[in-house]
Amino acid sequence: MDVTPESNPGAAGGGAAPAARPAPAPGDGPGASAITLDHIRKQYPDGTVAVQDLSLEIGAGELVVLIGPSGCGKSTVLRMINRLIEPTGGRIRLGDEDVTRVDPVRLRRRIGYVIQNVGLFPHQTVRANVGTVPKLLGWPKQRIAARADELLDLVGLDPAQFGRRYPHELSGGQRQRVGVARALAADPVVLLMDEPFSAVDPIARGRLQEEFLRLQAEVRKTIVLVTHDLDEAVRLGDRIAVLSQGGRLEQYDTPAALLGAPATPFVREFVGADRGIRRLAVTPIARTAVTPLSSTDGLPTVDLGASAYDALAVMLTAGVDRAVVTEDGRPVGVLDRHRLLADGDPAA
Ligand SMILES: Nc1ncnc2c1ncn2[C@@H]1O[C@H](COP(=O)(O)OP(=O)(O)OP(=O)(O)O)[C@@H](O)[C@H]1O
Repeated sequence: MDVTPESNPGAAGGGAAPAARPAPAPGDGPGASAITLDHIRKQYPDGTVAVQDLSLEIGAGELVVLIGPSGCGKSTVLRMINRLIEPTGGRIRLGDEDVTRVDPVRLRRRIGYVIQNVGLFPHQTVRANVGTVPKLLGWPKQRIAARADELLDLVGLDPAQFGRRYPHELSGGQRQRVGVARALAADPVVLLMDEPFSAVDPIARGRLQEEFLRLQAEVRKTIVLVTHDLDEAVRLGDRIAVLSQGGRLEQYDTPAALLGAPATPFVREFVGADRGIRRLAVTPIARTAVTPLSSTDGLPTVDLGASAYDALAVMLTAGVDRAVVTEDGRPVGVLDRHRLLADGDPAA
């Protein structure tokens, strides 16, 4: 099965609007490795074929989301990458290294792994939890402590306040951040995340996702993230791989392309009737929809970097059909609701 984006039926470039967030160029991410899944297969000892034959290329520094119905093999795929589950067929490469030839314990120290409910060690402080892998790697104590504090800062937890606490003294969202800090501590080449935000309430979840995007912009790891939540996939993914039973790849695309041009009836049904709305959230304001400034009296403003969804929300809230578009705080033109929708073509 050939699944490179170029050959995939619904791949980006089929007339769909680009994602609001640019995908990283190959080779981005100094400490990141590309991942190649080459015809991987997993048949469990009881005969269940969880993944039949899956091939997928994930670029260095790219955040790829695996999504699909329960039991389609998402977690199995993720765990084959760090060999918590051994594939029964095919090859997995990190950069140009075949992971099946690497000692699995050493492999896992180079791959960060974040799971739902985190799995922090309850009798260790937050600082000790974050320092787990550096300690295993034999780093000197001072370096471990400094790295733990740096990571806590990075995930938005004040080390002075939280470093000495135990996991039960944290909120669910704070525990999740510690889990992310721990996974990043030894500067892994890859980060695997299995439903990392699903155990927290929707508001904390939104905030965690937001901060996670900021973090990823800073560290640029290669990330494979499993989720059930399409909104999360659209929000976080540079590309989304939609899987059906047996780990069959239905489509592998940018969020905007996936929502704009579902490649199969399965994907069309999976992304649902409100895909037009979702797509607006990942569609930037097209410069062609911005006309020269005329009268701007009383119009609301929206930044040129906002999504079409945000622009529409600003207009609907103000009860008007136009908004002034600003760039670096200065007005650069006027956006008309009808042009926005015509150019964004959300229901294409
Ligand atoms: N140890 C095992 N032995 C036998 N079958 C298994 C084993 N682990 C998982 N499976 C089966 O493999 C298939 C894929 O499971 P997997 O956990 O990868 O799916 P998933 O897409 O992550 O599901 P969910 O979204 O519900 O977590 C399922 O049919 C599951 O029952």
